[in-house]
Amino acid sequence: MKNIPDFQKWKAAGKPITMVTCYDAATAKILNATSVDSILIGDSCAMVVHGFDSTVHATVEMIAAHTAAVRRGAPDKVIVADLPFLSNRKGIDHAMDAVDQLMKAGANAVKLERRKGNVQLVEHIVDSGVPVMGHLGLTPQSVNEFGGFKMQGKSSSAAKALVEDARMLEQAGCFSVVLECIPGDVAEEVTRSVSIPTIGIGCGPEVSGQVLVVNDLLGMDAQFQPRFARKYDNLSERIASAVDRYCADVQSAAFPATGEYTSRLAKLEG
Ligand SMILES: Nc1nc(=O)c2c([nH]1)NC[C@@H]1CN(c3ccc(C(=O)N[C@@H](CCC(=O)O)C(=O)O)cc3)CN21
Ligand SMILES: CC(C)C(=O)C(=O)O
Ligand SMILES: [Mg+2]
Repeated sequence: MKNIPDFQKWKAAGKPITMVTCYDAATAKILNATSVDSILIGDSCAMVVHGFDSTVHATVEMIAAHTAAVRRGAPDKVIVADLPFLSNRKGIDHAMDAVDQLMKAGANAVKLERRKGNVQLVEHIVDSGVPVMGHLGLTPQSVNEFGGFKMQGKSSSAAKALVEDARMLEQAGCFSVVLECIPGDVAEEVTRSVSIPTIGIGCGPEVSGQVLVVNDLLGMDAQFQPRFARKYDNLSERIASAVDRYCADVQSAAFPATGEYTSRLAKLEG
């Protein structure tokens, strides 16, 4: 079984680290049999699974329930769970309670967004034996401050701040950091500035690994697709087609057929 210290080994070996999000046991069961290194129970589940328009609506209970489901489906994968909006901003006791719930649900590590004011908390979580992943750049929990899901780190001062933030997170004990939607050259500079692996989303190839929302890579949403996500399938179309074929078969009485049900008579004769 892969584990958190493997992240450093993969980086040292020059092996790009692969991570996808997952929210449910059925998908987790499929992922458990793939080569993916790690699974993230992202607070994106508030949007992707629960239909909210931002991740502000995620709660600790929500992430913990999805983490428990994913752990039941994927017993062999390294699981990271997102600390949701404000759960790490209401004092250390409240934050540690959230960490406790996510770890007891089956996570191997927690991820938290931004650095400002978080360094001591990161140190405390790490000193408590819980690995922490940082998250810099487009941190979706700050969508109201950003005014939308907009690329970050474009100015040279913002790029400099990202390098400093990444160094601070490394110093505080983070085992890895997610870089989301920042320019590729900035992601490269951040990656060169720290010894912990960087996991990129929407910031190019010069990072230590990649993460994508599993629904995006499967093409589960016909309407919404972030520009940076590659569709490896078109599941929204394939699922709609399968359900329409099922409905047509029911209408034409082609389903159910012999063998798809049991009659009492057949049982007695058999
Ligand atoms: N399905 C899904 N995939 C994700 O990657 C994702 C979520 N949901 N929810 C939480 C956050 C939000 N994310 C997003 C959402 C939209 C854009 C987006 O459309 N960005 C535009 C505008 C860029 C700009 O204005 O600078 C883009 O073209 O990338 C980016 C990241 C990433 N995360
Ligand atoms: C996109 C990844 C990094 C994330 O934080 C999430 O899915 O919530
Ligand atoms: Mg998240």
